Amino acid sequence: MNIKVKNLSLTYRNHVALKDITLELSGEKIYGLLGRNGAGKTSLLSVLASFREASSGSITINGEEPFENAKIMQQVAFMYDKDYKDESDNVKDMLQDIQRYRPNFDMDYAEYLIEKFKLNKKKPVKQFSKGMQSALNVIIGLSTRAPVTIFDEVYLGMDAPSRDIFYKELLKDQQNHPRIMILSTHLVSEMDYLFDEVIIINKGKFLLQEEYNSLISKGATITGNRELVDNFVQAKEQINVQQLGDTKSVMIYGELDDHERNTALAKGLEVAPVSLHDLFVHLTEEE
Ligand SMILES: Nc1ncnc2c1ncn2[C@@H]1O[C@H](COP(=O)(O)OP(=O)(O)OP(=O)(O)O)[C@@H](O)[C@H]1O
Repeated sequence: MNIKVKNLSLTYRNHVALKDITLELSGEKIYGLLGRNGAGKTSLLSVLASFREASSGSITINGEEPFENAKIMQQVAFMYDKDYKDESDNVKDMLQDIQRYRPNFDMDYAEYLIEKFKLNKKKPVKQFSKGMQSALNVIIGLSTRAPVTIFDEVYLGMDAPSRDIFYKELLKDQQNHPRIMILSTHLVSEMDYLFDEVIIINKGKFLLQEEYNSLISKGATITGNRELVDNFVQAKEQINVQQLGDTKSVMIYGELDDHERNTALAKGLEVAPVSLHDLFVHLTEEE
């Protein structure tokens, strides 16, 4: 399975939401899609899922254009913060409907997840709380087992224990049934360990796509005696500085080579990794 996006742009009336985006998702991995509010995440995902047609550029899923292509659309599950206020079916009836047009749907697994999230099977879905509706979206998204599964901020309203169940089940199911999984989120520090690759878009433009491990190795936090730290970081790009008495901690952006790392350690400085959260904030902050 692969997704190729080439020079994709999307304009709503006169507002340009996506500008010339080119990227490729190949391989059954979990991709974290990050971007600030209004960056264009939902716009990009809705084009991928054929909910919208691109204004220009192209997108192919396994070599085929997905828009109005029933065969491809069946392979893509797009879960978002959907409003179920008019849904008078209960969970079971709803899932049975979905199963009819989703070839890989696993009802036993859906039942297992319903138990995990403790959803009432008899209640009409419109009476579910916000968090329960989000759990339902997670259940549909995971049990559909679509080769391309997209979760667009689907955790909204879910409490911390429920989000934890979501992350654990997602990792387990991805291991057993690998697929292209795209997670768009603002909860960067909570979800970063899930990502194999990270894609960042900023103001409608592509900013980067990189493996998670390689991306976080692009920064480091240097901590120790103030003067020694200042000397060490003087030629580096500094993301964040904290100081307490004579101890200073500076987050830098830019890979450290082995020599630099050993020099820092030999001076008694501590070298620690940076978080995706910090890199994300730095890479997308306003100038
Ligand atoms: N239906 C629409 N009509 C006009 N403009 C829209 C529409 N939907 C989105 N936009 C605009 O397109 C831009 C991108 O919006 P989008 O929802 O894709 O961003 P996002 O990254 O998902 O944001 P958030 O993190 O806040 O959910 C924003 O400036 C938004 O105002």
